[in-house]
Amino acid sequence: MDAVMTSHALSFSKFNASNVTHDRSLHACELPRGSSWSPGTNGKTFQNLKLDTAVQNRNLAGKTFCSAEACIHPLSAIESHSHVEEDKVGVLLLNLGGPDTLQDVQPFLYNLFADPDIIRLPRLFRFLQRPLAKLISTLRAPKSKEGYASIGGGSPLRKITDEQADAIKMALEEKKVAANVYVAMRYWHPFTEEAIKRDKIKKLVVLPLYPQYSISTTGSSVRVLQDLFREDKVLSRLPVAIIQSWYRRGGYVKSMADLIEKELQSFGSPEEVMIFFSAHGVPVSYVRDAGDPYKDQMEDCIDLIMQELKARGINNDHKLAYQSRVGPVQWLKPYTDEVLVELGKNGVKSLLAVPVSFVSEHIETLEEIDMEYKELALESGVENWGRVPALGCTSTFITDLADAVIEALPSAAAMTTDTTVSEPNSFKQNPVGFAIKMLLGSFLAFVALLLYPAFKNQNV
Ligand SMILES: C=CC1=C(C)c2cc3[nH]c(cc4nc(cc5[nH]c(cc1n2)c(C)c5CCC(=O)O)C(CCC(=O)O)=C4C)c(C)c3C=C
Ligand SMILES: [Fe+2]
Repeated sequence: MDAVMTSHALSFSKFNASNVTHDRSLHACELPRGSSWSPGTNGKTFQNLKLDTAVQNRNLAGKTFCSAEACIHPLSAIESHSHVEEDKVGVLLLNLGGPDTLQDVQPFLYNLFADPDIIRLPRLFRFLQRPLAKLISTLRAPKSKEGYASIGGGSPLRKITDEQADAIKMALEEKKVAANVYVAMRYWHPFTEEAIKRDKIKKLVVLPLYPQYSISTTGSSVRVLQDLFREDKVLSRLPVAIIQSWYRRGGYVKSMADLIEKELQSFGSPEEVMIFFSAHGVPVSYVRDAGDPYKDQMEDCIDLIMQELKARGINNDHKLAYQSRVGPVQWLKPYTDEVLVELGKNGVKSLLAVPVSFVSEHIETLEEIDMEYKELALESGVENWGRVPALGCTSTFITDLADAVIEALPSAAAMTTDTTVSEPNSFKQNPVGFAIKMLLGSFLAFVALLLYPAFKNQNV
């Protein structure tokens, strides 16, 4: 069962988002490449949205606004080029985004670290968010650039996500569901704001391309959508369903098991291979203090995949570890690099790495796992190394995502403005403790970052 969230659980007012699948490449050009996600750029895009909204508000007053290309209807206020489109559903894919070129790396990092869901400062210290983002992105850019240079000079995420969008659209069509599928990236083009276009759709399903929920991924992207739609009466008319996590779906679990089963066959003695799940980490404080379900969901996910493999007679040992930590705070343990060394020393000879928190190839599979971790494992005594590819456009997986969209449609509903659910175990439950921890943590992180040049060579 997927965790489908409709209006009451998030602080949205109603939703109404859209753009057109075949327009996706056009949207990318709306902001100058290499421009940073500065307040100015942000403001400009948002301004455009507001202008459009003004037009929509006129429609609400009973007028129909027609341009050379499209008519905006009073109720939906979304462009339509034909009546066929009126019955379409919209599917909004949320993803992280990645730099297209090496020049994009620092501004991309700036956008990432300027996200209050990535660096969580107490309200009092929010004014530090942007300077801190500037500092960290500048310090980290050279190391990140090296990584992106080694995988061809940029992130493959955009291309792969566009392909997944096309594949989901086709899979839906095969199931007789006409859909427009849109892509909204959190930290690079096409930004969420760029994905907001006018189009006539009757419902919207929001599908984050993260199997497990984290405050730092799905949570952050959904918050941006929330901000965009909250104050817009017209955009808030469309029923929306948000699929929060979908790692429990049979189709996903089976697709992962298929990949693992296939890859095991490339080893001389498949039954002796350690299946090594490597998930992107998050700081421990997300789970401990902010109630992020990410760790629990990840462990549950691994259990489900291993159960599926067992049902197929595959009884290999397995291990879960967390990769890609950044900065001086403690992240979810065990750490991938430390476990690899330990496994090598303990005599594990064959290892199959399985990236499990993300469904596209990206820098952390292509560079971190395929290069850094492979080298580390081999140095530590592992002799046979393999890696399961990311799911990408694997047909069973895409078909299952299409099913997830269809199953979510009936639960699409109007949004309310209840904001209470997003941060369990947080400020509201223990305001003093929370404030002290956040204050101290952020202060220490900030001081540590400024004082320790060693971070430059480590994980910053
Ligand atoms: C489930 C997936 C992800 C979680 C959780 C996540 C949390 C998280 N990430 C950072 C910092 C960085 N992430 C970076 C790249 C990156 N992160 C994810 C996924 C998750 N991140 C992906 C898919 C990518 C790759 C994008 C691509 O271009 O291919 C980067 C930039 C790369 C680098 O410099 O290493 C940083 C930095 C934090 C701090 C965080 C949780 C708080
Ligand atoms: Fe990340």
